[in-house]
Amino acid sequence: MTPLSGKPVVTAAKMRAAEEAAIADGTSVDILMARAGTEVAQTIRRLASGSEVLILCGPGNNGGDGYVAAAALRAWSLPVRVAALAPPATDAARNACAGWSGPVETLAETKSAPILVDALFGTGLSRALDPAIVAALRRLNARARLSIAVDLPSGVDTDRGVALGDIPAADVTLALGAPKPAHLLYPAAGLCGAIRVLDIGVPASSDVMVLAAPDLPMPGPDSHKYSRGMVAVVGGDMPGAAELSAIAALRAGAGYVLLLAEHGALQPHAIVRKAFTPDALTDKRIGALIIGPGLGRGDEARARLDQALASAVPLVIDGDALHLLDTARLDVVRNRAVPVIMTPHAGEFDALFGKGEESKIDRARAAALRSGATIIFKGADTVIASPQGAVRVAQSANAWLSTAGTGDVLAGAVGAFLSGNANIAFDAACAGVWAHARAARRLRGAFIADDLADALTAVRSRL
Ligand SMILES: NC(=O)C1=CN([C@@H]2O[C@H](COP(=O)(O)OP(=O)(O)OC[C@H]3O[C@@H](n4cnc5c(N)ncnc54)[C@H](OP(=O)(O)O)[C@@H]3O)[C@@H](O)[C@H]2O)[C@@H](O)CC1
Ligand SMILES: Nc1ncnc2c1ncn2[C@@H]1O[C@H](COP(=O)(O)OP(=O)(O)O)[C@@H](O)[C@H]1O
Ligand SMILES: [K+]
Repeated sequence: MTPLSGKPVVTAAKMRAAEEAAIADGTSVDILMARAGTEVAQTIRRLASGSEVLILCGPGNNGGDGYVAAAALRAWSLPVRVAALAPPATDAARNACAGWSGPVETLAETKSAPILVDALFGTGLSRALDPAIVAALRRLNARARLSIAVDLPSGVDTDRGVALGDIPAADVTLALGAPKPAHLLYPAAGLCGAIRVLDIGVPASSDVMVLAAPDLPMPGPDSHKYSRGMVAVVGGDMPGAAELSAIAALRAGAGYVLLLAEHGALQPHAIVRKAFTPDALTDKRIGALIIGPGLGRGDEARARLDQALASAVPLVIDGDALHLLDTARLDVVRNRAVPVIMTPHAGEFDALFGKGEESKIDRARAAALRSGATIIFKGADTVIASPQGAVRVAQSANAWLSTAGTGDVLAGAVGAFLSGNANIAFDAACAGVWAHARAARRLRGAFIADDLADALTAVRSRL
């Protein structure tokens, strides 16, 4: 069992291809299933602590894993029953079923047990679950003390991260070989409970990975405020939002933060304040310019956005500035010689790039390709996509982030990392999302955006 951080995120097709490659290399599907089922059984044994286990087996190889696990638990003299939805339909599942020497009950009639193991469907789910299956799952799930899903909770679409039916949530999901999009993307991720990846000896790779801790540079004897990165924040109608971005940029490690605003608070004194003028954007020391938090949507806001787009400074475009990006301005973004990072939440994303049925990963990747910008598609399952096709998916940090101003803090953190090294905008975006999430996790319970910005200091200093 290993944590998700840094793992490749593998679609159903990629997982099948990895499985086929392993088979072509001489490892039979029966051996793969034996490994998967045995790993599953070992985890169940630890979690069940002697309580009776009921394993629900489907017709495919997910069900096959279930039969192997049942046989292993029985061989260890642990109490285990099996209920099947239908007879096994693949050779490997038939062989696995033959290895189970106990009775096979029916899903409709089986009695509940304290430990429920769902091995009905995994990556092979092809359509919505029959309501009778959902009803049986819900009944058994409600009476179980602990429910464990093998690979995926049955009924979730592996790649899109949606549920095909009103299925119950598992307490633990054992991802076989690699996490799949559904383990990270909501709403499916919310049905997985705690996720553990089990190694089944099938190497999988992907340009989509779970966001991992970045390697953050620390200041040394040669550092000075400008070498640490200078961030400018363009102010506008709502001073508080730009202030939050400016504070977050400082606390995330920028050496110098310039707030280009006509009015606002006086503290912290470490922020340098000046009225906005187009000339201010020509300062060559500015490593990143944040525009959008509290900008407003009037003529002055539009003019400031156009001046920012025309400047030679790397940009973080957030909030109101995203609303002002029409097709012509998106063309300007695409043709810019210096990087742009955009940070839309779902509403802003739909307005900019259109709604879609594809997965959040695919939508973010397509938006990055189309705009030439690094996209941070926010939410509990934030997805970061580069125009070159690299994608990182962040695990949910803390639902208390759903409060006004936390997006302004994210823009500030991203700006700080971009100002330090604008060559790799994607890395800056990843570092910003990671630091923001880590700060939110440190705060644990409820907090406000100001607390979140302050918490970045400890995250940045690796406390
Ligand atoms: N990848 C690896 O390396 C390894 C993978 N392994 C395991 O294999 C799993 C994938 O197995 P899989 O491909 O056989 O698919 P699975 O999820 O069992 O379901 C397919 C069956 O369900 C049926 N069916 C589908 N939807 C349905 C519905 N709504 N309602 C009713 N029926 C429905 C479908 O029938 P059909 O669509 O053809 O009608 C077919 O019979 C994977 O998750 C992992 O656990 C390990 O064993 C070894 C290493
Ligand atoms: N339920 C949630 N769980 C985890 N993170 C969330 C949740 N809701 C929002 N967030 C995060 O909080 C931030 C909110 O940003 P945004 O919607 O732009 O808010 P604002 O514009 O008020 O600052 C984003 O980083 C988003 O990923
Ligand atoms: K399952």
